[in-house]
Amino acid sequence: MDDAIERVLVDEQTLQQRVCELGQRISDAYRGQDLLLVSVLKGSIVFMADLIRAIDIPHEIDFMATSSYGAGTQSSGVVRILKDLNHPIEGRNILIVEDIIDSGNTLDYLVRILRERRPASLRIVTLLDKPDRREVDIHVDWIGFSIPNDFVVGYGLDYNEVFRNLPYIGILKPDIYRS
Ligand SMILES: O=P(O)(O)OC[C@H]1O[C@H](OP(=O)(O)OP(=O)(O)O)[C@H](O)[C@@H]1O
Ligand code: HPA
Ligand SMILES: [Mg+2]
Repeated sequence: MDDAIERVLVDEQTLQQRVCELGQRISDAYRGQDLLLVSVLKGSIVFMADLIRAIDIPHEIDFMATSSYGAGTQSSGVVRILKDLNHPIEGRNILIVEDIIDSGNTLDYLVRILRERRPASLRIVTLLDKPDRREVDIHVDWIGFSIPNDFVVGYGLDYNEVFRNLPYIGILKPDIYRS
């Protein structure tokens, strides 16, 4: 285990099993319909890569990049769009793919701007949910794991841009961000 990790919260095998289940539920929900998955960069890349291979219906993918955390462990509350979608989404079924919902600020902002583009439907799947930290109410359609209020890294999630490569979700040692 990496020295900066206090303990593993979700191990590799548990992640893979849950991602497969989510892929099946999503496939069943959209079977026979149009589907565009929108991955929110950068945190969701690993989840997205595994999720699309667990979905057994035809679909397209696109990416948006946002940033609200910078180098800290608290949401700045200001969400910046660093990259937008490549194509219009009017009339399409959109599934936003997130790695984590914490304060809810990122998704609140994204949902508001994507709704204005008049998709046929707009749903959300997140790998992790930290309900105790929510600052705004968000309706989430599929959640991989509900987790306690600890700063986590790995499987795409970073602290100060590092640790995205860890194959598990781990709780970061607080002295890493307090020092
Ligand atoms: O619910 P919130 O409090 O808004 O937090 C969730 C968002 O924060 C992280 O993104 P970040 O801004 O760190 O960008 P990154 O994905 O590039 O790491 C994470 O990937 C989510 O998109
Ligand atoms: N870890 C990494 N990135 C995050 C988190 C977290 O716990 N919450 C919001 N963005
Ligand atoms: Mg981040």
